[in-house]
Amino acid sequence: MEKKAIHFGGGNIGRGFVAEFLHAAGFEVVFVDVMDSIINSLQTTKSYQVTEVSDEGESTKTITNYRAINSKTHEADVIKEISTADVVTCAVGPNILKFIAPVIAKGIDARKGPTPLAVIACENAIGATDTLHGFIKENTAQDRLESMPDRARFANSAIDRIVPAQAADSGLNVRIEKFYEWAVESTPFGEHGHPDIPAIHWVSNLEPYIERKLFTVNTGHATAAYYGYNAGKKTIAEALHDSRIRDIVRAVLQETASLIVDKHEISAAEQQEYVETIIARISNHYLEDSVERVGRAPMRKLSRKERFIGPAAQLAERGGKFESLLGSVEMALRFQNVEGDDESVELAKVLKENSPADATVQLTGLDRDHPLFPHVVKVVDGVQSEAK
Ligand SMILES: NC(=O)C1=CN([C@@H]2O[C@H](COP(=O)(O)OP(=O)(O)OC[C@H]3O[C@@H](n4cnc5c(N)ncnc54)[C@H](O)[C@@H]3O)[C@@H](O)[C@H]2O)C=CC1
Ligand SMILES: O=P(O)(O)OC[C@H]1O[C@](O)(CO)[C@@H](O)[C@@H]1O
Repeated sequence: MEKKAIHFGGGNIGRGFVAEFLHAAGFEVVFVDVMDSIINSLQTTKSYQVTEVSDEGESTKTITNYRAINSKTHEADVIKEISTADVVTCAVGPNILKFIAPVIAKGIDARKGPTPLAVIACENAIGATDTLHGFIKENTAQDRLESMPDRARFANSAIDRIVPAQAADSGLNVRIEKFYEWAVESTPFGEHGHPDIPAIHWVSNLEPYIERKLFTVNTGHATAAYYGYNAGKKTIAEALHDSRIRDIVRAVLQETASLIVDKHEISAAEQQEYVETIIARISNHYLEDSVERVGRAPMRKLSRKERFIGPAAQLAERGGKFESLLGSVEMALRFQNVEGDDESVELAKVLKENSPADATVQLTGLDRDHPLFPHVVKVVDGVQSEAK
């Protein structure tokens, strides 16, 4: 019986990362999305290309053996597919997980086979699969919760690959960086064993991987984006070719490195090598990655467990240095009213309508007695004063 994976989110990461590696592992991929244009294209196009880009040049792979279902109009079909699938993955955005949970819950509830479904959320967020699992439990009958592990197991993941916004005439094809990392927890599968997906690095403890990735790759990437945006740069590469911004990115990643080295068994030398790799990756001209894409959704990126407040709060609790991270927060606070970015409009509203302390609580989720709180209030106050 052919292995089948249901993937929610036929976007850049869905088509260009997750589906590429599920296809390579011999899975039939069933895309689920709510965007008619993507579903229609996937249903009428029997293959698409993934072009991997690096300093060594380009290589192209052809993806086939996939189908697509619009979960807005064909929910029953999605439920049926999940009830007989081996794997469910998603790359929809952390704030969308609550919307895909109900249909996944119904699909899991309808399963009868001996092997539980493997559920792996592929999002830029710590514990994204746990978050999805929570929403799925909320959409499951009380008397079915205890037996749910017989029908599904949930594994957190850390995915890292840069997929910029694609050129308008790309169709389904995706231009993506060659580098990738995909670490997934192996422990939740227990006696059943994890699915056979060669691209995945299976680990028993994911925390070091996801914190290192989020607080190095995403923190550095978003710092470059926000400083670049405020300096009028168009792309991340352009921002990093400005030595002032590059030095700032390095200073921020020195702060997060001190936390990562202190917290996880990662040596300072190993972390420095990882930092150099990231700076080289995001300086890559080939990707044409815009500052607006990488800075998108500033409210999410300023939130409590995310790429700035997450490490800065831990550093403040440990008596560590976090001044450079505060600079990134300041630049993110200035990412207001950006065309097409609803959260940047909401950010401007929160800053306009609240006191510095109330805005800080709303935006960062910090407790008022947290050691980082007064430092962020000062930054928020400074940004608010500029607008007056
Ligand atoms: N683009 C990148 O370089 C990377 C992105 N990520 C993460 O992957 C996730 C997706 O990112 P992208 O692919 O860049 O975004 P994207 O916007 O290209 O794709 C998201 C897809 O989810 C779909 N979607 C929205 N609501 C849905 C729903 N209710 N049901 C099914 N599908 C729905 C959208 O229609 C879209 O096709 C995000 O969490 C992002 O942080 C992680 C690593 C790298
Ligand atoms: O996808 P998010 O969480 O908006 O973050 C933006 C960018 O961060 C990265 O995951 C890595 O920095 C990008 O590839 C991603 O698109």
